[in-house]
Amino acid sequence: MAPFPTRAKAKPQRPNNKRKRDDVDIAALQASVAALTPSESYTTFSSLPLSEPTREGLKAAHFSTLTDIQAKALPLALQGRDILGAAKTGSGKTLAFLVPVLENLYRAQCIGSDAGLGAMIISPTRELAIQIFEVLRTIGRKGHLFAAGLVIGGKSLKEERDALARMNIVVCTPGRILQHLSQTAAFNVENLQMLVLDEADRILDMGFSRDLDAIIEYLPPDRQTLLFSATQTKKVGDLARLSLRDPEYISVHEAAASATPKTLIQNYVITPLPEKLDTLWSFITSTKKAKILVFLSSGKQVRFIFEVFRHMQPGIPLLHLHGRQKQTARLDITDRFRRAKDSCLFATDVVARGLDFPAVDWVVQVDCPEDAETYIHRVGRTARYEREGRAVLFLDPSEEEGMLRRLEHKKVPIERINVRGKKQVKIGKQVQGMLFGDPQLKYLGQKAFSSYTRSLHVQRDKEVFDLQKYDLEGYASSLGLPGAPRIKFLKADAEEVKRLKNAPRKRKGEESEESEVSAGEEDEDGVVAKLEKVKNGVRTKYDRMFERKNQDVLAEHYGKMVKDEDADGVDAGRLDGEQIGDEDLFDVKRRIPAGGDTPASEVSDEDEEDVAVAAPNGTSRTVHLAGAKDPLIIDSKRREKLLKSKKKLLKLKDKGSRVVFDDEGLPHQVYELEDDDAFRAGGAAEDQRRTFVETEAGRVAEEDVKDKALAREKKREKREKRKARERAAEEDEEGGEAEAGGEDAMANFLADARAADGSGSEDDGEEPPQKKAKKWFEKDVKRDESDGEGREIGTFDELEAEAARLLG
Ligand SMILES: Nc1ncnc2c1ncn2[C@@H]1O[C@H](COP(=O)(O)OP(=O)(O)OP(=O)(O)O)[C@@H](O)[C@H]1O
Repeated sequence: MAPFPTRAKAKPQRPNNKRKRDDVDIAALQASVAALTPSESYTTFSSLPLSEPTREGLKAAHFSTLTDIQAKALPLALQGRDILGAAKTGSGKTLAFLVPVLENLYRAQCIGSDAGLGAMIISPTRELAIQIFEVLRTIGRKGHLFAAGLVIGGKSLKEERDALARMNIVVCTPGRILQHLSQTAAFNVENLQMLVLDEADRILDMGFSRDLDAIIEYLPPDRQTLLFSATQTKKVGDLARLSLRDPEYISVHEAAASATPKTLIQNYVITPLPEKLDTLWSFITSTKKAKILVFLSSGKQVRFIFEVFRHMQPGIPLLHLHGRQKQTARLDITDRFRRAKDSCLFATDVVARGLDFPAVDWVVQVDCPEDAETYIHRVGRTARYEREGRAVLFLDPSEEEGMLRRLEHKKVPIERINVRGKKQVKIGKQVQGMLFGDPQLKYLGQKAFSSYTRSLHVQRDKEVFDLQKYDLEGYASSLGLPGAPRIKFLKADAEEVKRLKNAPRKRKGEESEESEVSAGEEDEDGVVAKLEKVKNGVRTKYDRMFERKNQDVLAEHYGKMVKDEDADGVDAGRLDGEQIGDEDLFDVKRRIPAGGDTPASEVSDEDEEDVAVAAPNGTSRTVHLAGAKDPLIIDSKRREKLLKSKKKLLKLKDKGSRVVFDDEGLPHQVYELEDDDAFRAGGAAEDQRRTFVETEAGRVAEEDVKDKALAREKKREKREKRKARERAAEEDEEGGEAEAGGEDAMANFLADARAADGSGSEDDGEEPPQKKAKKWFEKDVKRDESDGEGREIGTFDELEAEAARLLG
């Protein structure tokens, strides 16, 4: 078996005696790794040829015995083989790829900013990437000198770009790393030796496939690739896409009776859709002293159920998490749930994969997962690494047969249980009351309904999810809604909407008594709220409530809620969007031409941009904005508001066009149309087009060569400067080696990188100030004096700050 291919790398300059000692160690390690026999059963980390820093790191983290997947995968991965690794959830796959990453890069001495990026670890979610980074940090902190970092977005591109240029190991999400690969000129992946995909099947599937294919294009084909997942497959197409070299398929649990951990008890309950909320509430209130993770299919449901249950005070702390929250909020929540003893987290599938929450007692799947793989990953959040756990799946009667067949096929042992009649609490009336008093909650309920219905509609597996078989009216009523909001994609509803849209609109006062009042509202989910029928002209309080739209004056708690979401950068904007939709669909718009109520001439030129014109109810007016192509018609409150925002008004303005001046100072468009005769004199149109394209292409190619040469030159200058600094630092350190100690003297690259950073930009050419050497994974000497063994990173915020501090 081929040993890990070491490549000639520019090593950082270090004192001679230290370098010799390392070279001897590395040669010995290399020989021991080559001598490994993967068929042998290794049981402990100490039985493997690992470097001293990794051994120390594993020991400090109390990892000594190998799990099955680690025992099988490590010898092969250390020898540089490509691997497809499959093992149950919570079985220790993370170390099965992180240890080889550290070791293989260590033996190849891919250390320091000159060495470039040696390993790229891709995870499908930010949370998982952070977790992997944290484990890497834990086992790498005892003496490894790699520069490692997280590239998951949430920071400015520039910040990440600067750090990336110095990294040896990056843990990243597909979208963000692709952005850097395509936009960051200094991001050099030529020396990449290892590519790791955690939750590989997810990254390889439809959602990420384009990003992944594009990423692969940038990476050198001569590399080691490790793929891990609890639901790994060996699809031939994937192997070809990733150019795997004679990959080893390691599936430690293939022969096992079940695909899920033995310590996990799994049950399902048949809960018709309209009873789901009751069952969930009954479950939570009767299981208070526990850590519960509840899966729902959309962020809107998560928000709604969280809000409703929060008000009903179930006696257990509630948390909620979905993909549209701001990154800091998401990290804070995962961290809180991680630390919590008794807590209930409502979440979407954003936490379904890979996350290692300690001691989760229950995983409750309120909404049926889209497939058996998702089921396996969701339940895998409990019963991790030999601990016990329980999982319960709620199934609508229509889902039962199909889903059970799929689970059986994937070797998931699951048994039916029934909800005790006595324990089942009905909360429908209470929820209805809450919605009645709080239009914003009602609005959230409508959104929850529509997003759930939509999620059913888009399910691929129609045998399990047949939209026609669900009792949607009953479900709406269980959410406290007086009827099912209309859904655009449901055929009958779509026709009704079309009819209403096309119907001539009547002014309010002219509405006939038997007509339907168009209280519909369309949102971005394509939902048209139920059209309330007003029979015999009698309008009840109930009718009025449901005609009410989302008022500006928010209920106190919802004001806060919206603010939260606003901070999350999500839903306040969408709320606006809703209102736009409402108006667009059903409100009668009367446009009064210029010269109407407030003639455009009444607004002076200077004032135009800043005037906010209060449009009297039911009328509209027109304002001419300086530089805008079209007059602005103010026919709604939203348009009125627009006038107050200079930024928004900019959008309406004509962008202007670029002109060039001829010798006589006359302006011309950059590409001006020739007159007819001149054009014809130039020959056939196609020939002219071809000549034009060829000339321009030639020009662009020439410029491109120049740009590239310039970029290379800059890079070379930068490298030379850095080397000069390193030499200077080395000389300093050699002088003071007696006090500094050999190991400390090695690590000067990161300090240099930081110093370079401090100079502001790569191109400003100024010599940055020299700083004392600092190492990534290593203890900070100063901190250690006060903190003892090393600073404990408590929260994700601290972790991020730590990473930023070390790399930034
Ligand atoms: N050799 C080991 N000894 C003791 N504990 C271990 C060992 N390896 C991993 N663990 C622990 O087992 C737990 C699960 O590990 P890990 O998160 O790597 O599982 P996984 O297989 O990646 O799970 P998933 O499929 O859900 O992503 C972690 O808490 C980890 O600390």
